[in-house]
Amino acid sequence: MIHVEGLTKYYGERAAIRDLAFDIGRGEVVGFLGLNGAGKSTTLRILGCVLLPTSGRAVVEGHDVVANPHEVRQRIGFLPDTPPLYDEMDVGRFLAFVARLRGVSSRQVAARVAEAEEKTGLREVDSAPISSLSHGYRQRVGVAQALVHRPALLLLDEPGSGLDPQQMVEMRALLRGLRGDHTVLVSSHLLPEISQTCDRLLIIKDGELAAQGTEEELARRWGGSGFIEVEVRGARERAVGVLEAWGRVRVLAEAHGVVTLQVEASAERRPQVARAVVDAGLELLRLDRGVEKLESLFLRLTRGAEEASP
Ligand SMILES: Nc1ncnc2c1ncn2[C@@H]1O[C@H](COP(=O)(O)OP(=O)(O)OP(=O)(O)O)[C@@H](O)[C@H]1O
Repeated sequence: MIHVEGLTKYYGERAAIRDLAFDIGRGEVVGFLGLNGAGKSTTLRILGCVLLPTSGRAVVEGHDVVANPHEVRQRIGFLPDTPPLYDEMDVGRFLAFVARLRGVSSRQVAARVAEAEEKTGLREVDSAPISSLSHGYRQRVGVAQALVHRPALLLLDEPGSGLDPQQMVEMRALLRGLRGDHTVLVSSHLLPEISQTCDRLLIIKDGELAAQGTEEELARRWGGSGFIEVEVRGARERAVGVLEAWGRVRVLAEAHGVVTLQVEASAERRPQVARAVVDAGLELLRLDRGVEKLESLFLRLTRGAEEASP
């Protein structure tokens, strides 16, 4: 669906993105994650044919964004970082206007607008002026204008930007609802927004791809070896004392007499740690390789290890 290779964009002397390469298959919902200024918007704008790359290639369904932008535009829906909304128009009228602009035949416009409003939860505000909407609803209109012509590919630049927690929950549900009908590339600097909605993550740092894979793959590849999780019955202090011989210890949970601890030690050490726990007379319920939480993994991949210690 998307093929990107060697994609580079310079603003003057400065490279906003450098040598990006990735593929996205049809139907995938992919999260594009990076801190502010990492290069997400630049990449999405190139895929959305509103910005030319300095070098490299980006291909959408076989069409090159530089050589065939017209073909590409027919297949994509784009929500830029600032949604292009006309404040003085009603929601329904605005979506109808966008649908016509994108080549939907007049016969089909009403049905497409209804469909887009249904998907984005805008039914009840169909005749409200856009200027009267809350930020959460405005973001939804931004998503609706991107999908009203039923594009195969949706490029969404920070649809969760500025949303409060409740609006964020609703936006996540909206994004989940797009699965099946569209291939989606959605950017964010907010990990929870992405980790719960996407099949796969592309992590960008300083304009370069730092990592890609499913949440599980990333955790295994980048963070799987540094922790051991231990569950024992009772005796919290004694458990901490025993584990401290192997590394820094954190108590993760304590409930119904069961203590869950995490020790910063290589997973290779599991047999020795298990023996030490049992030898200390503790009742060992579970011991396994701890998987680093995506949050700290993300910080490590985007900022560097020293800033992301728990
Ligand atoms: N028009 C421009 N002229 C000069 N530099 C730019 C321009 N647009 C972006 N940049 C720079 O390019 C880099 C990447 O910006 P980009 O907007 O792609 O990042 P981003 O990951 O989308 O971040 P944000 O979430 O803040 O938009 C940043 O250092 C930014 O300052």
